[in-house]
Amino acid sequence: MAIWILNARVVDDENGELLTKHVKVQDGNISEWADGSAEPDTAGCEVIDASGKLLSPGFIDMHVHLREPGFEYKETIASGTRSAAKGGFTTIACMPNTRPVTDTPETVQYVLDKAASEGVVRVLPYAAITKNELGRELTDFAALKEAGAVGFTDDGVGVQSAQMMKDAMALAKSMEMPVIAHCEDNTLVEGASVSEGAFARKHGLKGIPNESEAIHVGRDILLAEATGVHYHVCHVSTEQSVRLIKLGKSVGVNVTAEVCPHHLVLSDEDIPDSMDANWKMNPPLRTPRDVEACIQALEEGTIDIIVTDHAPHSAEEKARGMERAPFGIVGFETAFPLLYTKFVKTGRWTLNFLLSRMTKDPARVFGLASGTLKPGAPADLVLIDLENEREVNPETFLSQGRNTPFAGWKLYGWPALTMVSGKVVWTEASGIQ
Ligand SMILES: NC(=O)N[C@@H](CC(=O)O)C(=O)O
Ligand SMILES: [Zn+2]
Ligand SMILES: [Zn+2]
Repeated sequence: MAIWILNARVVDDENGELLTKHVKVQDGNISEWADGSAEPDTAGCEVIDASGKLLSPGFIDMHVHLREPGFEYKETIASGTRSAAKGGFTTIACMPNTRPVTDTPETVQYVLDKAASEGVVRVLPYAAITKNELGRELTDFAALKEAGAVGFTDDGVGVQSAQMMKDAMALAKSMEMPVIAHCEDNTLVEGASVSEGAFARKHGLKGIPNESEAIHVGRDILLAEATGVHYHVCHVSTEQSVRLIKLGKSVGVNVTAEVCPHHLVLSDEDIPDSMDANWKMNPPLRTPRDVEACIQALEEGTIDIIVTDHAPHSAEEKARGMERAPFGIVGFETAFPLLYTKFVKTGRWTLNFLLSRMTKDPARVFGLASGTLKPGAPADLVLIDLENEREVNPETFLSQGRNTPFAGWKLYGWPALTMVSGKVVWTEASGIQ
């Protein structure tokens, strides 16, 4: 049955104004738009009243951890995609640092099959660059692409050997696939859990220096120039990385980059003295100067897109303290409210800017058909309540992970309904459909 979504608020592409519109969804796609003043014929159609709600293309998150197979105690494809839907995400690309590592066509197929049978949003699997992410031997790129992998990455660890990375890039280029890099030089970070900065000094902790990230960014941009591959930098967190990406872009290297909400709203100076490991993630929270550099890089287009790096861990793991707990925080269910409240409500960004960086920009960078609500596009969309303030309560997360530093934050911009391919998958009123 066709669906009419009536009286939605949409951002005008040209001047950024909010307009009232009706939109028809048919056969899983956007079929027709009507002005708010019109009265569309809804006979025989299902009707969704979107009065007062913002309508956006569903968010696209090109960096997430769903933990399945192997770490189902942290998250599953079922729980992770439900959490994504609640956060307004309709397409998510999952990292291969599972157990086994997603380094064979069989494991890619396993993820795709699970996503089809138990997932509620679109799942795009990445495959590993090296077998078991050990950095020693390349995986079978052709077979992994054939199985449905959308890119190659050893996220969780940096590829330490420049020759290995160059070989990976040359091979990926030959099949027009992107290489997505977690940038980290192990020799500079051993045993460190937080950034080099005020917090590390105060607590006498070894710090992770900015160069550990930026050295890989610089190296890889040179290798991307030599090989011509599409090279995408994961979770940029330093001023130095920003500088190098800007330089790479300026000389025509095919480099793109992503940044996470936590690296835009938190610095190491915000970490509580309690040493709560919900503030521990990789890359770590950096200095306020790095935070500002990342914000400006996103604003000027040096950084292309926003991703969550949703990285759930169990409560027991996160209770081990700052030095022993694993790196990572969950992200789906706070991403949009955080950025809307901190950057749009404060007047620094337009709503259009934020939505673009979470929808049409990731679609452009990774060549996806979604990220737009033009007629003919998949009906992947989210309705958002911009009016009501609510507190972040990890107990209500659909993710199995509760590891967030944002508990208790009062935010605006909460999703109310998420639709994937014309099907309502989650609503604020009734939960998962
Ligand atoms: N970001 C993190 O802090 N952790 C990620 C790994 C990663 O993204 O590098 C994880 O898998 O837990
Ligand atoms: Zn990473
Ligand atoms: Zn990650």
